[in-house]
Amino acid sequence: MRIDVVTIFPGYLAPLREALLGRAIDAGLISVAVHDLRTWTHDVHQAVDDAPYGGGPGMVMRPQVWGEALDAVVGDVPSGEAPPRLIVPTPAGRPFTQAMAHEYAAESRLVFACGRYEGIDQRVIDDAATWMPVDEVSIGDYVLVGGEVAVLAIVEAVARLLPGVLGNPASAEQDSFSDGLLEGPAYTRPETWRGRAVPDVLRSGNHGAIARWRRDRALERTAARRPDLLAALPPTALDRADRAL
Ligand SMILES: N#Cc1c(-c2ccc3ccn(Cc4ccc(CN5CCOCC5)cc4)c3c2)n[nH]c1N
Repeated sequence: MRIDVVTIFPGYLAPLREALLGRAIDAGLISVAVHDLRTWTHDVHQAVDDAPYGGGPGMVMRPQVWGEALDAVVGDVPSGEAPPRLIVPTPAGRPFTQAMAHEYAAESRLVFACGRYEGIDQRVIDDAATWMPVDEVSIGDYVLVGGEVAVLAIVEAVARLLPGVLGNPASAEQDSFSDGLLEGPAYTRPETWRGRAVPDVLRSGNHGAIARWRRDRALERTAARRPDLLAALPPTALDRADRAL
């Protein structure tokens, strides 16, 4: 997968080259190019923002600069080749979900536009949508200062799903949300720590009982913390033992 990120703070994306993602890049599973938006300014101040039409707080990012940047970064898409998907983090975006991470993991190329200030002139998104798929997404119901943190989160969520990136592929297959529930508590050695013992069932070697216990803890936790996920489960998702909990 090829990933391009356009930002006025390229250094913010440095963590993409660390740890698991860094190893995936070194292994050639992913290529990441970070581009400084100011490359496509032509004035001495390298201005990327201006006052909002209609008034209001803050500044808006200028369409000319973004238009030239995306034209250059996306480049000419060879005929017959699918254009990349443009992902634009924004507080007003569609909630980013694990299902979307799987969708994006199937793409051969993703381009991320990191806004700052009060966001990017809407015409940039509208123009881009005439020649590539564009998703305006949000990583949560809280307000950040720009799109870079969201890109780090989205890229990590997507990259870990790519074959060969995770050491243990089963980990992604057993993700939280993959069965619609939050995962339950996890434990490792020592057996007792500060007077707290690991639940006996996990040391019993009875795999059926362990699976049941884990499912029960996942159902309890989901009901307590994300009742919306429980309500969204199809009726067939809960078996008789689940309902007896
Ligand atoms: N993903 C994601 C995000 C972001 C995110 C993503 C991208 C950018 C680019 C600029 N910002 C700052 C910003 C702050 C506030 C506002 C709202 N204003 C709109 C106009 O009225 C006043 C209020 C807009 C933009 C961003 C924030 N925040 N939270 C998420 N889950």
